[in-house]
Amino acid sequence: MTALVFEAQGLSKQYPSGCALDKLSMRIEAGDVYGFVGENGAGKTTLMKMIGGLVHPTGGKMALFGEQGKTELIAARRRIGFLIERPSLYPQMSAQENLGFYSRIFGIRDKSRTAEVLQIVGLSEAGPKRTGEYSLGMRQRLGIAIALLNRPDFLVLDEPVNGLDPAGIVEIRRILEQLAHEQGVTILISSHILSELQLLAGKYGFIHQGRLVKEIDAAELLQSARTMICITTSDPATAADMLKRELEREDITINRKGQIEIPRDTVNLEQLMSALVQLGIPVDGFNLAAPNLEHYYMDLIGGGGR
Ligand SMILES: Nc1ncnc2c1ncn2[C@@H]1O[C@H](COP(=O)(O)OP(=O)(O)OP(=O)(O)O)[C@@H](O)[C@H]1O
Repeated sequence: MTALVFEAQGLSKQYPSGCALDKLSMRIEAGDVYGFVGENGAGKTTLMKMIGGLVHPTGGKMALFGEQGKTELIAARRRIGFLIERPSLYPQMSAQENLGFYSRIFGIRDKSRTAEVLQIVGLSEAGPKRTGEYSLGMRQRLGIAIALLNRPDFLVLDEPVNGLDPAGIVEIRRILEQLAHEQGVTILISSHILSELQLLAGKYGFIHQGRLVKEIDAAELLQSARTMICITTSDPATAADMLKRELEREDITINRKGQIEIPRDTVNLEQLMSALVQLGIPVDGFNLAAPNLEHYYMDLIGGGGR
């Protein structure tokens, strides 16, 4: 049986202004890279802060590494590394000095650990540089380095790639892949960049209004999400409206690339082709998009507009 790193049973957090977590139950097993998906305000950060002991539940139970008692939870948290929101850094201090500061807070005496974590996140050369001069991507990598100081078995990362450029996103992914695959670190990660999350995580939990509404793994995602037909045309908005009327269907949408999208499994290809010809819609390109996390999520929460 695989060991459980985290287990929540009916966890709730009620604020005077509303409910942030509503009887949420979930499990994370050792070795999982667990992607946490949900719209703004769904409750992801609240749960992560609860794991860190920064927010106290108003209901339910949780266990870390199988431990539930108050004292045991405090001890279990020493096995966890956190990057929740942005790392708190002293801008006038170098990365090495910031890490030295956190090492003292965490009670880490091993001085060589600073150089090790800088190396893991690819900041060895920039270690002596003041962090005020760091790019956002470098600050996030340093945030991960801080989270790694205590050699955690479990990493909790709240939107670590938020706001990063594509190169910065890839760098973080490589670091996390290495930690997960080579060192067996269990990871809970939230992100709104679902295409990126799909590349990293093997399991996904979908949270909506404080409840875990669905959990799937990567294989289930591929089986259950739809393959889409993508049509490139000069005026997709008008063309999509015409197609909707002609084919009498509402599930014709426009994706981020500005292509018209239609679910492959429910459309009659012959009918679609003749509609395109009849309506005089110029087709500049035609391709299939593999099932992806974004489609799955939009289907799950009943959203259109992808
Ligand atoms: N300290 C607080 N006091 C009152 N309400 C709060 C507090 N912290 C969070 N909330 C509320 O709890 C709900 C869940 O917030 P949370 O930050 O956990 O969501 P999230 O899924 O992390 O969202 P995002 O993707 O925007 O970070 C929101 O409605 C939020 O306004």
